[in-house]
Amino acid sequence: MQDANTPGICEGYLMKRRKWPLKGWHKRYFVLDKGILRYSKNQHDFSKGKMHGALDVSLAVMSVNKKARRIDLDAGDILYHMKVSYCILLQYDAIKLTVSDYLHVCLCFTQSGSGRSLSFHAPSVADSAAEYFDACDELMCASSSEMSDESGLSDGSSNSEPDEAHGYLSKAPAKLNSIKNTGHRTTLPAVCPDNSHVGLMTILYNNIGKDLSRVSMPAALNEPVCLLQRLCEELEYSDLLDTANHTDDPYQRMVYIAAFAISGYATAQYRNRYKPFNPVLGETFECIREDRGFRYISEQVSHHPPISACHAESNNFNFWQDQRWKNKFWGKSLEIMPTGMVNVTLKNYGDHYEWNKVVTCIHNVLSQQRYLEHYGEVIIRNLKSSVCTCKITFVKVYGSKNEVQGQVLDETGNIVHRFGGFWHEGIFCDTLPNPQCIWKPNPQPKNYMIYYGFSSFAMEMNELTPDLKPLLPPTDTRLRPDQRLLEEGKIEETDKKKDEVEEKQRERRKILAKRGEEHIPCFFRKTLDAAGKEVWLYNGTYWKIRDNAGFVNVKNLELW
Ligand SMILES: CC(C)CCC[C@@H](C)[C@H]1CC[C@H]2[C@@H]3CC=C4C[C@@H](O)CC[C@]4(C)[C@H]3CC[C@]12C
Repeated sequence: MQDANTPGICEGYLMKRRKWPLKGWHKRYFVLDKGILRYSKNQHDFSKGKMHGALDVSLAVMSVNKKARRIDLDAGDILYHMKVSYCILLQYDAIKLTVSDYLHVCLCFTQSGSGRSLSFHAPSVADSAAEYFDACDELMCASSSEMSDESGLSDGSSNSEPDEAHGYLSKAPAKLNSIKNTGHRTTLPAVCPDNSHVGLMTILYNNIGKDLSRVSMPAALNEPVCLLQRLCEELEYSDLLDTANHTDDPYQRMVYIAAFAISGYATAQYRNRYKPFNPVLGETFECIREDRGFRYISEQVSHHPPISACHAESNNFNFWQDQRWKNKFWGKSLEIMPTGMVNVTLKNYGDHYEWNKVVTCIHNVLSQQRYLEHYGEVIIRNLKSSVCTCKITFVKVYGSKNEVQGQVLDETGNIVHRFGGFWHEGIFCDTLPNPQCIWKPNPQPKNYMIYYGFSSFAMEMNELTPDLKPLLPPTDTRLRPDQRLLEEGKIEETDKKKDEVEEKQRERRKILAKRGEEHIPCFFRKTLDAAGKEVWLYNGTYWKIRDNAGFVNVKNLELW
């Protein structure tokens, strides 16, 4: 959508947020030509044709943060974060420009070092109303604070792009690929609804400034699992923890813990068309898996902000985390920044591993071209021993999709093990005594596309068998009526029921507020960890009650 009056080529230096490592900024040479923005390390590289990604600015949503002198361009697939060294943003505040014109102005100013007269043409506001949607200013302050990434200004001389992906996953052993009979259901009662017609754009734009989790959306956008169950899905490859608990070498053990940390992201590959139910405050979900040797309990412990706490135990390990996150909506993409830590202890060695989660980005969130990407660094520490740590990088480099690289480091920082692969395909470690594929996702079940993209494990999540029903507390997700209706394919009834469940929650809140009381979770308690961070720990009561008198004898919340 080039305007005839727009100046042709414009170029200059801007600061660009580093892709690798993810923090800090470096100076890059940008060229805007016929509406396409490209960049190189410097002018010399550009003249030699050494260019990095191309972004079509007519397709991008721009957001400007004047105070931080930041321009963020979101073209759905590509997200550029830039900084300008002059306060030109302020100067051009009053004039409505297209994204393309705006960038022209910025580039020309940086190039000349001072205000150079430009013959730009201000288009009609209506032309570009959508492009002007200033997503960031409002959404960022509402739901998140800016990451502190001001440090580490790079001079642009370091070549830090990582190696190419390796094609070694074909060596994966075949046994990792077989589907086991678990005695659980293998499909859902009804296929998923087509939700491509739902006007997400309107919903999101009408709710600017609100946390996505607070926005009530039509049921056709939901999948019949809730976030407590999604958290349990992270245990799909719990056998890696079992293996770790039988691996004497602490460095190798760490490799298995790392593979487990990565494996939790695999399901995201097929799960971008629907969103999980948001559990109501006090909702619980248990999952007893004799075949996998663990039992899991989770509870929604806070509503604003939403926090889901969970705990799993087996003969080999304990696993717990409280999940919370911040959202950043950039106009086309939504970034999810989880803030809680994941914890695993191993019974045989007394290890206590702790690690962070990476950023998940939903690209093109408003369209059917939606897909998920994870990026950032995971650091795994063993709080009980400093023998080794592990660093996993979810690579964010143009042209290398879903790549992960990791290293196990000894106390002095030497690399003991290296591994890598793709979070949707598998991980290979070539430094083990016999180099091998250490994890590969299970094959997707037949017809998974018409069943919300669920894995077999996800299909089993909301199953309610007659023998299980009387043993569950009434707060268990499996008994949540709207989610059950959706699972059965009754979309309209789901919508109605969902409103009722949400309304009931609001009423409970009002009553508590009136009494000046605070909701107290049943099975988790809030404490501070060693670093002074607020964490939610299992209080031990759930299984005690369930194994003894059962939940019929206790006073339970009435959630629906
Ligand atoms: C509006 C709808 C249709 C768009 C689809 C949104 C979906 C893809 C979003 C909504 C909530 C998101 C989840 C929220 C939190 C986490 C925890 C994080 O550690 C991994 C990603 C994960 C699990 C997200 C995956 C993507 C997700 C499921």
